Amino acid sequence: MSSVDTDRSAKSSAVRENAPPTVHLRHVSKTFGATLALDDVSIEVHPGEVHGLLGTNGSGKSTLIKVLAGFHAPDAGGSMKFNGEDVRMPLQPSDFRRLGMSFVHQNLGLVPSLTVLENLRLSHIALARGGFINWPREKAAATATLERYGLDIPHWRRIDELSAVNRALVAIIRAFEDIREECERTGKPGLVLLDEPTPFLPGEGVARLFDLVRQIVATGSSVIFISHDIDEVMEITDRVTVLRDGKVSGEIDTADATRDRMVELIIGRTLVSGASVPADRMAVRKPFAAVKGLGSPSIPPLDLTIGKGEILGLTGLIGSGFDQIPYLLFGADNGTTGTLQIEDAPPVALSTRTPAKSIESGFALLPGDRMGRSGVGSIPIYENMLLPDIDAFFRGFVLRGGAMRRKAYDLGRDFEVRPNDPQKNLAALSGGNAQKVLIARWMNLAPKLLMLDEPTQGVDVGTRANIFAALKAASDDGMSILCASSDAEQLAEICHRVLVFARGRLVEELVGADVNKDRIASACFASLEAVPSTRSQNNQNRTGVPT
Ligand SMILES: Nc1ncnc2c1ncn2[C@@H]1O[C@H](COP(=O)(O)OP(=O)(O)OP(=O)(O)O)[C@@H](O)[C@H]1O
Repeated sequence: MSSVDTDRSAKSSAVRENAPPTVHLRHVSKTFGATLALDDVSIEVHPGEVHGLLGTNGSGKSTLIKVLAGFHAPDAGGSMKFNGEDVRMPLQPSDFRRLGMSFVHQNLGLVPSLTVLENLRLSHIALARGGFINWPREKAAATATLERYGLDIPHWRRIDELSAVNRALVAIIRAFEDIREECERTGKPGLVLLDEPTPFLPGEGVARLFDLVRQIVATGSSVIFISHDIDEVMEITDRVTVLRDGKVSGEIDTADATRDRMVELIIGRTLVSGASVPADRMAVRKPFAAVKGLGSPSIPPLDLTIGKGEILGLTGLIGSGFDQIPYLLFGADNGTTGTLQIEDAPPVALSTRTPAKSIESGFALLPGDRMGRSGVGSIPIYENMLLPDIDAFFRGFVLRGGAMRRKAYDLGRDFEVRPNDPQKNLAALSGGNAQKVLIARWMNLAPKLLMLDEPTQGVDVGTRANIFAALKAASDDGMSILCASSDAEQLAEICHRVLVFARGRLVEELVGADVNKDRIASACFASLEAVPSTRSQNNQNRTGVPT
């Protein structure tokens, strides 16, 4: 055990002996129709502890957070104590500040069109007496808050002008500031809940965010941290509670756990790596698609070739433009320049491409924004899965609903959709399960070119391995795959080749042994040096790269 681990264990047991848990939920259940989302769950979080809440997709994590947030009333029989005091559930909005409890949800809950100052001081500004806002005082308070946490972000910047990392940092310090005064007044610890705050953040951003979390727990308050990233959980948490199918499947001190043990608690089995690193990284492939001069207002002209059966990764820091490439190639965005040549067919102008033409030529796109651009929450899972293939289910003019549901059930089983009930609406699934449905949709079509934007974001470790295995099998069968992702580990595991972007430009191509996690991550950071900011040249940021 490392000295850090020993410190963690000592810290956990010391706080446990001396004070009641910050929050103690007992025997909480929550039913939605026939679904028992939480089944007799008990969890305690101690002062000064970062407590991980883990589990597969659909295991009940979000439902538990929504019960804590007063959004769902639990079924009868459960109880909650906060710093030893009985609290009635569901909690009311006025309870949170009094108790010292605040939340950072996945969408961060910031108002993009307002400044950092306005977001940090929102509750004070909204409650200003007689509508009179004392701006000098608010400005001083916001500046002091930013200084207290060592954040070098101008208070006058609008949230939508900030980088993803800085937005996440502002959301977290706002959550902690919301309870800090009350905690100082009562001398009791508070609780901040962070629901998957780290997807899409580059490694350096995650490190800054973790520094902030450590600052918060150093005051004696507690943090609940939800994440599917086991490495992050191992790094930042003191203890974890694992949910499986709505029940607590385990509780463990992080210092006593190995990565494999955590995975086993989460998925209920050891993880068989689907996934030997592609052995054929150096194979010479016949080109499937050749793109020349692909460009848009924020992407300077780019040439790239995708081989037949190749898994090509696209990456870079957030704002570097890599994630726009699949949409430009699919014809989903206007104003695209350049040409596309598919196999031996003559090149076509990309300005004439539309999503319908792309689908006709065997392309498929899984957007990152699942519900917005991809799935329809208000229709059943089987329709979401099979809509692009609907013609196959007509006999004459009759649509064979039974056959569709059976096919959707088989796909749901293969991709571990839980619950595997094709008649449920997509919106009734947890976020990760909705993602599985949409991946199954496009894999079922067996496109010639599958384009993915962050395909496993929010997906649990077990399913992630299954998706990787399915992608590799499809590429062995000749499917070309373009995977845009800021997850270096994912790219290293599945890609034959990785292209790194900075400020809209392609700056590095990683091949062979260079396709590994460390090399990809360091190439992303080095890439910024390779392309100086247009702002430093022209005093103007034309690439849209946020600061
Ligand atoms: N409002 C709802 N109506 C019906 N069923 C729901 C509702 N909310 C959640 N469920 C069901 O409850 C179960 C737990 O879902 P929950 O969203 O809590 O899972 P999760 O662990 O947060 O998953 P993920 O990691 O994918 O976000 C799932 O089976 C889900 O389909």
